[in-house]
Amino acid sequence: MSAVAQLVDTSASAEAELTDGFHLVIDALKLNGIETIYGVPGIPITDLGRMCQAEGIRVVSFRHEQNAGNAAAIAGFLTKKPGICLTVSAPGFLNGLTALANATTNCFPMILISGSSEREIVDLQQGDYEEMDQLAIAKPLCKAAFRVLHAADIGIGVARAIRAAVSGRPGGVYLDLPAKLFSQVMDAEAGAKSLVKVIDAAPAQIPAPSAITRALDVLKSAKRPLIVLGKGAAYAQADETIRQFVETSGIPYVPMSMAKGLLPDTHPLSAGAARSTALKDSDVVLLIGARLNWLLSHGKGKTWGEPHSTKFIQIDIEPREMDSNVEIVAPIVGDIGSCVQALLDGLGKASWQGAPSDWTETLKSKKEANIAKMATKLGKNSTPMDFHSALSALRTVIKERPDAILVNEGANTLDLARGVIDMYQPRKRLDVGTWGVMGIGMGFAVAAAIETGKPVLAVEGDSAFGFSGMEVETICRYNLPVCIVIFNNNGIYRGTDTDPTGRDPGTTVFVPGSRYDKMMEAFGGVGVNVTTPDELKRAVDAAMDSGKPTLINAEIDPAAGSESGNIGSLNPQSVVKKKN
Ligand SMILES: CC(C)(COP(=O)(O)OP(=O)(O)OC[C@H]1O[C@@H](n2cnc3c(N)ncnc32)[C@H](O)[C@@H]1OP(=O)(O)O)[C@@H](O)C(=O)NCCC(=O)NCCSC(=O)C(=O)O
Repeated sequence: MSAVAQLVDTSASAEAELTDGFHLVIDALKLNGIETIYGVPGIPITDLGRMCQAEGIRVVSFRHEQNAGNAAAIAGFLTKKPGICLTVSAPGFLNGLTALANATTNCFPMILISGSSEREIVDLQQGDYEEMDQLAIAKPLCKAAFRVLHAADIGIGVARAIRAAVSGRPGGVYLDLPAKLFSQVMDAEAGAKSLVKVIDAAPAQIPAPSAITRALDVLKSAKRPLIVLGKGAAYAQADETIRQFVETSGIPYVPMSMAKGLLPDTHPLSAGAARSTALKDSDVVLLIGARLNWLLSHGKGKTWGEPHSTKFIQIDIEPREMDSNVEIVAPIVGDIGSCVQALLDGLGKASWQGAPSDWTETLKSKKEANIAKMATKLGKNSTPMDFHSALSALRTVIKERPDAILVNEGANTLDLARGVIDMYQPRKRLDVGTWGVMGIGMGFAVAAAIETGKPVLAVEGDSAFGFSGMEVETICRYNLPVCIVIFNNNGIYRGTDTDPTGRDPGTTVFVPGSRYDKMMEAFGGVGVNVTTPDELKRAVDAAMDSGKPTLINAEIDPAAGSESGNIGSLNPQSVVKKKN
């Protein structure tokens, strides 16, 4: 159904078919296959949301823009289409901006559409309602930013935003729509003609044959080759090509957190459980959609076994990624599917012998030793629960339900879940990503349920949950199959810190014995409090079977947990002792 408005043009005394900014925005989004919008209603976009809904676009209204933005961002990751977040001006826009910046950092395609105040007043700084130069503020925090001033340009504006979000390296895009634009009227036929359907928004980028030959030559020279799969590889949806390349080459691989499950973590070539050894001792590393940022120790130092030098081959769609931290001896610029396919085609021609068996055996025995060590911790069944005993229950849940989506954030809750919970399918693990940001939980959970229709298990530290916790109301309102498990140890890292002066609670502790499950009950969802791994497993199974919104408060020993999980070394500590 067309969103053309039937209005009467009194000046022409004849009835003319007209459209306006509202309808043109909706038509432009629909023309480009946008089916869902995440947002928070308010001035000046309240009617836009209502009208989108009336026109068949699903509009998911949140309680805070940051969560709506995170939902849009992860929708982009899961679907390769830009996730749309709709916010009001100034404060709403700023609330959404954190998610936009995070999406850009993580290379998730997303468009933040914000209403804004009148240009004439903003530019003269005359104090309009929610006055702010949003375009200027958004620009440095996203991949591209556009403002549309005339209804006739809405089609082009939306098209530019879509193409910018998904082409090349994906990222966040800001689209500024001033309030006045929505009520601008134009001839409906001319309006329809002004719309643009984006053709081939993310075209394949084929790598140069010479880059493939160079990379294969380097790989052939390797004695201890390794593949690192990043979330870019998961985003690419080239799952079968990547699996074939790994298996044909016989090269062990380490998945980054959100690449877990691209091949099952139980795959014989997975070296995830021998991560340190694999990174330290490898001599040639093929990075597929993984950047040499802090999560990979910038490609240097002890992690990479310096002084021995590692040779890096890197596949990335962004040429400037190459040599960003260390020399890349064989850069392959292109989209991941095309690049890995070209490497796979080249393997046969390169008379590939497979990875040397002494290397694969070394990793295998290290992996087996680590798995055995972990099995001891998982089997402890301690009371009160520690992280491992609680996670062992959730590990079984995902093993039994491999198509469920795992959302995960926290410090210890994140770090330990990453190792303990094996993933079996691509794009099933969604977490804090490149920034290690807290607050993605409920936004990711909502979008994962909506975009995939699969059950979602959100494993949350009690602190992490607090950043988006109000969205349990959203989860109940839309009746989503989301089961939230809160690892409640009464604080950030742990719940035992104190104020040395005795005046206040310690800076990292929360109300002891909080019952987060009661929050869920307040909105009609199911709330459960559990104290043992068996109770936890039963409660999660019941939630997954029923599909009812559920929050399980899992009581964890307040003394369990360590500072900053396993990235505590990044936390500066004062060396100055204060004299009394
Ligand atoms: C930087 C990292 C990529 C690297 O961590 P590492 O500790 O080196 O690796 P992993 O966590 O993958 O693995 C830890 C160890 O477990 C082993 N391992 C992994 N999987 C398994 C299984 N299945 N079985 C047995 N052992 C396993 C792995 O080989 C390592 O052992 P060895 O091989 O023997 O070493 C990761 O820590 C990470 O993604 N961190 C992000 C953290 C984050 O963003 N936190 C939020 C911050 S906010 C916050 O908390 C704050 O502000 O404070």
